[in-house]
Amino acid sequence: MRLRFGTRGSKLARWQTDHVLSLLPEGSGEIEVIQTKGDRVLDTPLPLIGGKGLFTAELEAALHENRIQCAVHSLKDLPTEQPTGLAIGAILKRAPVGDVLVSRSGKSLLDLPHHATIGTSSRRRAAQLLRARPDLQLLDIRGNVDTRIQKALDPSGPYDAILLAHAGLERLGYSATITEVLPFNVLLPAPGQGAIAVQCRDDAAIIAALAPLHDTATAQAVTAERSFLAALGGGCSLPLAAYAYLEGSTLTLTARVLSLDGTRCIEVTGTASPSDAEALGAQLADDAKAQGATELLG
Ligand SMILES: NCc1[nH]cc(CCC(=O)O)c1CC(=O)O
Repeated sequence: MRLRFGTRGSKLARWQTDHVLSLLPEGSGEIEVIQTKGDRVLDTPLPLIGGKGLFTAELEAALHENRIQCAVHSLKDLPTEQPTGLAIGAILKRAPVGDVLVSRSGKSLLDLPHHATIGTSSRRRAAQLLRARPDLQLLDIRGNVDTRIQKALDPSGPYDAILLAHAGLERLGYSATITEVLPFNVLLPAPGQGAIAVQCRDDAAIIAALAPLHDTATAQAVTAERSFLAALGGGCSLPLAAYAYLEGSTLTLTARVLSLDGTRCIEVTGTASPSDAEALGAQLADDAKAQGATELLG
């Protein structure tokens, strides 16, 4: 079966789509670049543009119309609910999952000067950073990975350091710019971070063609993370983090919900059989709600 794969036009999206095709038999797919609203509106802080699916709506329209059969996404940008007629056909084995600091002075998070300025538009990253270093000044930063790295290393720019996903930097060859890989006790990743997902038309033949791409352990981990997110309202603009991993036959999930200023942090953790990934996420969301998570996210 020959499949048409839709992708956003950013370098990272293109890399991820090329990677997906490289894992399939020669000649089984072709690529179509489709621009999304998230790519067009470049100057507004992401949380203010709002709306789920900022980076996915145009691709989903093309899937519904059968102009493409598959769309490659960063899983963390995909809403937790799939529209009728579409499915997540495959989830690839995860790359590095965490976040990294890129600082122009080369100083690590704890060595940055008092009141240093940090570029991030992610409430999850900002809240956890302030929890570790309440003195830091957070500034918005937009643009794709290349633009952000350029801004971060600009000696006359406003940022002493920025935060980015480890996976994106590694994929685009920017590993050498990483100052520090932040540990999960400081910065827990977004649900699904580091995982590439292939969304497709909900068609058994298409899903079967994508089977060689699928990594079960990654899928079980991200199912728990996204189940936690879904139970707390979904959306990628919440100050919420979740990370799960499989060790032997035990799935462990840790999740956090924070106040925007990082002064309050609810952390929950639990284990389950991987076949109960979804229930584990839901259970921990209940635990977090019992500690006031709904009010924090209010
Ligand atoms: N929100 C943008 C986005 N979506 C996925 C990645 C990185 C790759 C990944 O997490 O799989 C990034 C960039 C970033 O957060 O630094």
